[in-house]
Amino acid sequence: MELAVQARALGKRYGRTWALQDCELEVPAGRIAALVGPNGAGKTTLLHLAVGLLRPDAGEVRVFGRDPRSVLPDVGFVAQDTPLYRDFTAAELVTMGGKLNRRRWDAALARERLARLGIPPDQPVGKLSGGQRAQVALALALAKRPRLLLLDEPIASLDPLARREFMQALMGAVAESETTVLLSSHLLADLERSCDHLIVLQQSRVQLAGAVDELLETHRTLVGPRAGSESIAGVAKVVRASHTERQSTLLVRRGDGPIDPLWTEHEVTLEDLVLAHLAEATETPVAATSWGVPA
Ligand SMILES: Nc1ncnc2c1ncn2[C@@H]1O[C@H](COP(=O)(O)OP(=O)(O)OP(=O)(O)O)[C@@H](O)[C@H]1O
Repeated sequence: MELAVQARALGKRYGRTWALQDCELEVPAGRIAALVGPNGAGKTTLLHLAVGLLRPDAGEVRVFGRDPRSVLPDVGFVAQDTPLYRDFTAAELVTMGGKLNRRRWDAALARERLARLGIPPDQPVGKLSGGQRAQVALALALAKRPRLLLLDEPIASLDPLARREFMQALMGAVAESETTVLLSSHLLADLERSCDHLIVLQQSRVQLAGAVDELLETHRTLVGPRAGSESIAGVAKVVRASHTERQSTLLVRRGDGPIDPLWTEHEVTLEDLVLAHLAEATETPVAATSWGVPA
């Protein structure tokens, strides 16, 4: 299995604060991987390490087995605020991209995509809406025909229809050219339809990672009589529990064998899974303690 991104004990700190710590990660080639986690979890830091904009303070990150800076021609990156030269038109940016990426540049792909989305070719991109600018940035990144595409919150500024279109275009790009995508986002429902790999970051650490179908298969929501701390047959771990007076609802990781029939089993959604794992890790909100407020 070829790995597009691999991190081993990867860490990055700003001053004395670790933005990313002990990060162990493997993104197999050909996947659309979602990088999720609360604000400040370390998503942008991880993407910047993978594209060589930052150097690790601990461990290492490899892209297709190599130092990120040595594979830049094969990597497309769209930063969080979609920085584009605002005085240039979209058409000029497509032409400029061709001059900067002489090895491989599919200008026709970018033009066709921007035309289909109704993006005016002759207006400075600074005068386009935030969502339109995000579409221009994606079209330019796809024109590079990258083996790995890193996107930092690409759909945050898009309307629901544009979000769906954007994710479908990504899936198309992956299917056509075997591009691997690693994208950060807070919009879990949009990711569920299109991402096949998940990485959850929380407070600078990887909280959960793996193939989405395996993660969904190995987790269940159980509803049953109010539970104490006793173990349940067929359950390896209770990730999150909530209780009413008579009933408990548990999000669990399955173990070996069937689950105790006393419990009703339900499949989990990606959103259930992520929120349960994030809640599990947030016992003491860091911000509250450092504000001098009781947690
Ligand atoms: N240039 C910097 N200088 C100092 N601290 C930084 C810097 N960039 C990020 N950090 C800190 O590193 C941590 C991780 O930040 P990062 O931007 O990677 O998080 P994120 O998950 O991308 O957040 P968001 O969802 O808000 O974009 C945060 O605590 C942040 O305050």
